Amino acid sequence: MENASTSSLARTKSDQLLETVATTAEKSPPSAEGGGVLSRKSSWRMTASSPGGGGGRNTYIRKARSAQLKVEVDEVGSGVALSRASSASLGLSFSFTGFTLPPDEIADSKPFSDDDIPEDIEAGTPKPKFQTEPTLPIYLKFTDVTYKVVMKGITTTKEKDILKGITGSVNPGEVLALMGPSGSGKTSLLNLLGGRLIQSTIGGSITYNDQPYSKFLKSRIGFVTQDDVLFPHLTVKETLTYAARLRLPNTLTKEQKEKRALEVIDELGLERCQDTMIGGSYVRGISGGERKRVCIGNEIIINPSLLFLDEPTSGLDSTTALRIVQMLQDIAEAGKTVVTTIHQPSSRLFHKFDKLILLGKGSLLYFGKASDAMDYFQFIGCAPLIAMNPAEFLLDLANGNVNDISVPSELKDIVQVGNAEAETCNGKPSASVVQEYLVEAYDSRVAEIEKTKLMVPVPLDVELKSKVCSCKRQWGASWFEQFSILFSRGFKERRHDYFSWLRITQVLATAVILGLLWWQSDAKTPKGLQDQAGLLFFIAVFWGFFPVFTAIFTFPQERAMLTKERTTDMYRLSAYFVARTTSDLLLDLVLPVFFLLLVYFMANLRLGSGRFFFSILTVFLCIIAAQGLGLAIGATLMDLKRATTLASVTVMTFMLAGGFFVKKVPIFISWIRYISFNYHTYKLLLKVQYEHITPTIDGIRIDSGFREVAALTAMVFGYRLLAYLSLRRMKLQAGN
Ligand SMILES: Nc1ncnc2c1ncn2[C@@H]1O[C@H](COP(=O)(O)OP(=O)(O)OP(=O)(O)O)[C@@H](O)[C@H]1O
Repeated sequence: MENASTSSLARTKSDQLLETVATTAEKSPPSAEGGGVLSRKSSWRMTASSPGGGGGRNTYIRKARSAQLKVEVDEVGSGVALSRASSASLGLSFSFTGFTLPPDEIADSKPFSDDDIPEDIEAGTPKPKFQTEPTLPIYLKFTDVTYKVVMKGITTTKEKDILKGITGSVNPGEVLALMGPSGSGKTSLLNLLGGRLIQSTIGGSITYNDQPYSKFLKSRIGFVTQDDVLFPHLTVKETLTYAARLRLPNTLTKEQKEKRALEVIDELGLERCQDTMIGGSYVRGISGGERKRVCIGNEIIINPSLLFLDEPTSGLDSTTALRIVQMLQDIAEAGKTVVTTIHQPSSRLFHKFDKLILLGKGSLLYFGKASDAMDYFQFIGCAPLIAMNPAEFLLDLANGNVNDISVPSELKDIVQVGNAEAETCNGKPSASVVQEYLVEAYDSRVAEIEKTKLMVPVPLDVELKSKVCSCKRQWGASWFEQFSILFSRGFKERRHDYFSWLRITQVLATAVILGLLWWQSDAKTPKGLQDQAGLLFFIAVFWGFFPVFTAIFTFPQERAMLTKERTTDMYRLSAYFVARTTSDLLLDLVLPVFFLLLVYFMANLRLGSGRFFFSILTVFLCIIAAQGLGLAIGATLMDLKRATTLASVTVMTFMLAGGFFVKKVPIFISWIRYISFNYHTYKLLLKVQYEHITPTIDGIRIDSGFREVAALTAMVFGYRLLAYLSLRRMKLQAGN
């Protein structure tokens, strides 16, 4: 019922007339502010038809609209009307040249001037210029974009519409803001436009210089996500320098790349904190605004043609937010195309945007110049009744909240005729009725005009257009350069971990306790030999258990960073994998040496440099194999809770099958010991210590040891290969 009534109301002949007028006005020269004021008055008048008697609700409204139409037709017939129509259109269509509301009407909507921007408060320097070296200009157009997600329940599967036919465009040099209440679909739309959601449930068309998305665009798109994904222990300068070295084209030298990082630090006013650590939950670091600027710096360092930002101002004070939005304006002025979601901008911020998309529950409520948004809504009969920040007004409308907002007669009528479903307790139309009206109003008055405009081809030559189609990936550095940059970055990021006193104390304290418990043990008696074998088994278990539980954190902890960096083709996965799994190795092998030194001499194990060396080698092999298992579990599950559960079950099984607790194992399960690194390590340690005393210890035969070394070596590589393959198939898309 409601649907039918609001839809029929939304489009009338008078609206068609206004569209025609609006299109005509596109050709008229830009108007002065006065024209805007005039247009605003006319839009008010157009929608302020007083309700009267009449038959059915629809009949009445049609009458009211035709009366209104009559006035317009009469006026259009005269020269005065034509000039008025064009000035009216200057205030209400999407071809307008801008309109400024009188300051007394919207208290918080004073037009923003550059003088209002504080100079670089933190750095105390004038606003730096952004890199203006030419970039490939990208015209982004999207028509009727739809997006659904399939929600799987226990028994049912249903589809949820996230975006319902969104149309818009943004050109180089412009900032497009996506606004709407929480959950309206801003992030989804941004991900879609940024090529981060590629699924079969996406409809409509998104083009970049009239071409579909291609791999080439990965290196031309900068995407600042809502969550700041940064390494907490790197400094600002290190963060940006590594990004420059990995992302800038390999035609530049290392020095040129580092210079570019310094330029970005300068452009973003980060000089003062360039040597400060980024910080995180446990480490104090730079401020929220500085973090945001570092994230933006990470993206603008590549001089992108298209920059997407998800809520770049959330959680920041209004001055810092303004500074960031001003920065986006500067970036756009340098020829880039900027698209940003924004939650609740202050009016000063709002006036910084060139274009605006207002979303409500996944539907398009407005697309056009940000400065024309108020006029459009006034034209369709929704205006603030009290002084209100434009963004607040628009969000209220998008939420369907019309307290302190005048509503058009159509909506008032719905309430007046006593439609209980359409009415809220205070006599205002319900949120769903308001939203339906806004969607219909946009669809009927503006959508088609906008779609027609988007049919016009982008004014670029064929060569520039075809560049976008290229499917060639562009790596910023060779495989070895990527490896060495990632190795050094990993080393710097985790340097504090290596010398963590907690970890050192844990290992050394265990060694001392073992040394005391087995103090000067004697392997010459059978009981002493039995005791020492227990110590060797514990060493095999300890250095199997410890590395597994350290390694399972590796990939799940870096998942966000890996996804972010791989989405932008920053490096090859193989280079990352080798760097990540080797950068910790050297230091991981230092602690066991001290551990074994303490235990060896305190427990009086078999002396001799050869014996000690082979014992250390055996422990090293065990550590690297166990790390492989941890990496494989972490990379396969990518979830710490599940990974620790699986790891504890596996480690326990390997320990039980290690040959110390149980000797006579049923044949059908006895194979399990061959996949246990504890078993092979224990056998090798027994061989190193006792091969000269006895050929069999506690039922375990001492042989050449080649089989054990081969098994451990196979585990070192096998588990790592599994980890690598699991990372390869990890989904990189947002929304998964
Ligand atoms: N993969 C998904 N599965 C299920 N629901 C989803 C998925 N992605 C998005 N949604 C839903 O789609 C709606 C829009 O989400 P989106 O994150 O785009 O909103 P938003 O406007 O950016 O919100 P916010 O301002 O709070 O970040 C939400 O209701 C969200 O729960």
